[in-house]
Amino acid sequence: MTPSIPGRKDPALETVDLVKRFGAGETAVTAVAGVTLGFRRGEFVAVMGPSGSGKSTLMNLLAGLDTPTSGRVVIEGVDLTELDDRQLTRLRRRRIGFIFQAFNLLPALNAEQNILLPLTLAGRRPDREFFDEIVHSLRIQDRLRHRPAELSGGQQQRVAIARALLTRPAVVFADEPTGALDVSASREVLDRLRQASTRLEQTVVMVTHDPVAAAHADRVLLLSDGAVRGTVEQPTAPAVLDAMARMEG
Ligand SMILES: Nc1ncnc2c1ncn2[C@@H]1O[C@H](COP(=O)(O)OP(=O)(O)OP(=O)(O)O)[C@@H](O)[C@H]1O
Repeated sequence: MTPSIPGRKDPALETVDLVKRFGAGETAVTAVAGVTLGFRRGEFVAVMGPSGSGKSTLMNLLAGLDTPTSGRVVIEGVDLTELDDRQLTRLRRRRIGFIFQAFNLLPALNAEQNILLPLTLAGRRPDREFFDEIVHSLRIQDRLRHRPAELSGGQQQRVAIARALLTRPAVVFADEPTGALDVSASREVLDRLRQASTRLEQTVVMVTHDPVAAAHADRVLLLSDGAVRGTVEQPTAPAVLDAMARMEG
């Protein structure tokens, strides 16, 4: 049965009473403490919260990189907890894109090879037209033969974004994607994530510590002690700061 979250139409991603505990006995830590959420297709959601509040753990569970202690993660109607490792890897390659703060590009491959890698691994042929559209919109068409070490931080991040978008994933997870970038490179990355959600109807889930970055999202979730303690709809940076201050106070 596919669970359905009231008030959320056409969910790309849902969680039902998601719990993740690490360790046992006295040293046990509940990193995610019963989270039920729905993410619409094409929605751009920022996840914020103090250090240790469970943001990375939640992302890892949503992306099928870690298994929950209990509860469910459902992507496009498929319950990840019911898949075996092979099915999960296949779903991750086909339906999920990842963008990390540290870019995670392979140093021996050039930009184009890095971008194509997930498709190559999945044994799929790239759609050259879509490839051209993405690299042009990210303005890296002149950098495709360069290796990561020959690119600026902003260019490397744009290569990582192209790689994440080329498989046309249903959901893109971005973990502090602007953490290592200056203001103008950050802006470009955030604009591109916004386009992915608006134009390509991809759901974007972004962890960030930056209220300005979070203000690019449709919705901000505020996490504390592994639970969602607040939500800011149509956020502005001051509204996010205010909500964070209220949560901490
Ligand atoms: N593999 C693990 N084993 C044991 N405890 C863990 C593990 N991973 C995370 N934790 C604990 O779970 C809690 C949530 O950690 P998590 O990394 O999800 O927080 P976070 O909000 O992403 O923090 P930060 O902003 O510092 O990256 C913390 O108390 C952390 O110590």
